[in-house]
Amino acid sequence: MLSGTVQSSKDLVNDLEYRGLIHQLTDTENLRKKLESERVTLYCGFDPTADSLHIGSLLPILCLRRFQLAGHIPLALVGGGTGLIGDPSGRSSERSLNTADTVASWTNSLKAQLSAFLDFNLEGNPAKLVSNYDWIAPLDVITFLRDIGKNFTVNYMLAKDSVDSRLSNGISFTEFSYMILQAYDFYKLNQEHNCSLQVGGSDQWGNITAGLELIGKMGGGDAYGMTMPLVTKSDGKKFGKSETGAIWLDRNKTSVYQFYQFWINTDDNDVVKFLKYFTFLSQAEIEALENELKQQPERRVAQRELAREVTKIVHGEEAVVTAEKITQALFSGEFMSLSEAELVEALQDMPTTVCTGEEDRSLINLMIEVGAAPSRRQARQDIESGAVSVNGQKLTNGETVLGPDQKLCGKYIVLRRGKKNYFLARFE
Ligand SMILES: N[C@@H](Cc1ccc(O)cc1)C(=O)O
Repeated sequence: MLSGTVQSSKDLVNDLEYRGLIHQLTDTENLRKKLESERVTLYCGFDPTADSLHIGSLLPILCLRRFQLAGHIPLALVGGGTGLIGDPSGRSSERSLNTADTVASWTNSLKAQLSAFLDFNLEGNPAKLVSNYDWIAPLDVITFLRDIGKNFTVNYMLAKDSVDSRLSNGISFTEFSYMILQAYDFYKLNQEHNCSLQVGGSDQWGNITAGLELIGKMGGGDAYGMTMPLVTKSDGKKFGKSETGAIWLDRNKTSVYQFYQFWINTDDNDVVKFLKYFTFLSQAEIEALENELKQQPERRVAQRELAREVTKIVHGEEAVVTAEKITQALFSGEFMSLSEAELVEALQDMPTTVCTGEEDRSLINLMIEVGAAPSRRQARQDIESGAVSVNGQKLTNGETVLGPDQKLCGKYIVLRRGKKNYFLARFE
């Protein structure tokens, strides 16, 4: 289940450095020594702020797996407790609270998702999955304020970026207290699982170091923190969004085909960086792709490899086959080879017209009905010049009658005008 090459711990930090995955690290030399000489338990937390993770979480998830492949023990934490409070880190305004039921249900969804990325049966270093609801919910206010809160000065808390950047607009006491809960998580995992490293996105530095502070004050074992860089794109746009919104890890929210397309559309200037960040390909393999990109950028071999690898990691081998099949069908206009599920996936972004009524339509009439031509005259002209195809087959006679035989899976007709203008007719 777990793909990627097993690495010795000696190479782990070098590999993370090569990939540019280390943004900040509390004590590189000592952590390096520790990772080389013993099995380390590390953790990363994910708050349930939606019913699915999106690709923004992929970097830390894959990081946990990189450590597991090198022999260490990854602990994935879902913030069933902290998700009820709301992390102010990296946000310019207060979050709205979700109901306890919603957070509980999202916690379960995230647990299921995370469990697909790690190996829980690996001999020697099996992964673990926890929710901080289990120890945060039972905390009483006196213990919280006396035993935990006493270790932080308000001055220290105010100096954190996550709080400081919010002082002008205001921050609730609820979000202000968040760092203490995350700090307590780290302490708790340090005590109970001998966890000595927390990793996270660059916006988590303040929360991670608050944990180190608490562990130090409460007499825990030695501990380290590491953050990963913010993923940026050369065009300056935000990473992880397409025109249709966030790229989710749940295939019911972002289809396998859309997921694959997101990666294949990576800019030449970003693709090598993304190969390093989001795949387990070796340095030699990445260098070969970089070379290929320099020689023949138009072939987009590096992008295809990136799309394949990330789709495989997130959705499995068979998803790569599906995504490539759909890509090919859309490229050639041939939809006959697709199953109904694949067809629905391929067509989902096309402008769709629901056609009612049993009667068959002439090609011209259908073009008008779906908005593929502004007038019958224009429709006829496009058809006669060979610019129109139906389900991938060019038709040059506008009077051709489209009946049941033309309907894919009994209900769809795909019209194409020119190279790229698709129109979908769905018969109901
Ligand atoms: N605060 C983290 C999630 C997290 C929660 C609890 C932790 O102990 C660690 C991390 C985030 O918002 O991304």
